[in-house]
Amino acid sequence: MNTNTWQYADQEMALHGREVIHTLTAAGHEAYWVGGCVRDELLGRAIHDMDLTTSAEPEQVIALFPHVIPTGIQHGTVTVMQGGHAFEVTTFRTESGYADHRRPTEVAFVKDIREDLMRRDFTMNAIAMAEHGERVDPFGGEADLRAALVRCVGRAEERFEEDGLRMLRCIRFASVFRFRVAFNTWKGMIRRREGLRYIAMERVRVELEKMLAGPDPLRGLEMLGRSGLLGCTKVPVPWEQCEAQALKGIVQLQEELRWGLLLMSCRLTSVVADELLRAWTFSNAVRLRLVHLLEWETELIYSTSVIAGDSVTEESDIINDEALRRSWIRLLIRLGKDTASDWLDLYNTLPASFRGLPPWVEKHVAKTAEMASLWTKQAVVVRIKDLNITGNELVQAMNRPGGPWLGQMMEQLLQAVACGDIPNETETLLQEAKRVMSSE
Ligand SMILES: Nc1ccn([C@@H]2O[C@H](COP(=O)(O)OP(=O)(O)OP(=O)(O)O)[C@@H](O)[C@H]2O)c(=O)n1
Repeated sequence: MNTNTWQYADQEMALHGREVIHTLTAAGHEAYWVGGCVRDELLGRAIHDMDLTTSAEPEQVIALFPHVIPTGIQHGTVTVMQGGHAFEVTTFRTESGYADHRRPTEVAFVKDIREDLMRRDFTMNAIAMAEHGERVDPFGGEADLRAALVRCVGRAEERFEEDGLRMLRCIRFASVFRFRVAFNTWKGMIRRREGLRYIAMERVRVELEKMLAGPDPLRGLEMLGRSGLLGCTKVPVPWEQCEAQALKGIVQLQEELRWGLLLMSCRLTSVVADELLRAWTFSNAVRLRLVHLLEWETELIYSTSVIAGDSVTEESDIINDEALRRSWIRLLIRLGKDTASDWLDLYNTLPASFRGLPPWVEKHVAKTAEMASLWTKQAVVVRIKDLNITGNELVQAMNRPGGPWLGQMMEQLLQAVACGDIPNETETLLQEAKRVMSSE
């Protein structure tokens, strides 16, 4: 790497980062790029942000730049805004007194970059790079990158004791980069794994998300299982129950759906999954997306079994297709087309052997896959707001004040349109409403 070779970073960001380093060094301080950005450049991975470290103390940094945000001044970190980019600039520091396994109670500024690098988690994250590309790499980080090895700086047990999250970072890096974990690092992790109990579930989830989103999540899952780390999280992550064969196609799935596959392969009900997703601090949007997916799966199998079971004896081929189609449409109305298409994506990755359903149910579930595929492409009306009639129009036409009847009527009309019994036309919808009313 030479001066102009931030090959994997946004060039403008790299240029402004260099300006910040230059300003600091011109004022007589030392300054380097450090951590993830240097590691990712050496690995040839895209870089999204650049952290800097300097011998200058926060007040000195503030004095040198017009736009500085004091983001974490007591820990030596300020954010320098340069050319529209934000750079976290942290004073060389040591940390001590990790009484809670996650945060240092004492931070001391130091003058030697090596001392700063010594407090960092892994050798590959403890490489600093100066303005013209010269590297400070006292722990052999580059050699470990070449050897595809995650190795702690110094004694692994100490690094993991300081911050329990580092154990998940270790597995995440090994999984995402397809690296091995150095023997002593692995041993230290096993010894310190109970420390994970102190880590907030939100931080744990973020690490698991990064791991799952990577190119080889099964590798990470295998390591999580083997290390026993999953048994040590604050909130249970019951992935040991996963049926491994169900996960084979996981990389084909979009990131959030990978969580859905995990939940499904653990055979969790939507109610239990809902509780877990809340405790794992997922946003409501993601949680509902996944819960709907599981509900879809359960309801689909349930309604198929019931209808198939009502109309046929086991293993018979005759089934009431129309009753099934109607029950699936009800499901589509309740859970939405997005759920149908999510479920379809997931279903397509599952090996038939996973499901363990009687073949006569399996066959009909497979048929819903075809249907779901059609529904997601066609303009099937499944939302009340897509009906060609409004509540107001109904109230006027019926000459009746609004009330619970109105919602029920709209639902009924939607069901009829979605099933293809009547067209979605205002006049027909009004007639149908009148017919229903008079027959009540
Ligand atoms: N628990 C942690 C977290 C971070 N670091 C150090 O702080 C740097 C920056 O951390 P962060 O931005 O959280 O992660 P990155 O290593 O940059 O990697 P990623 O962005 O992929 O999470 C790391 O490289 C590492 O040197 C550490 O020692 N211990």
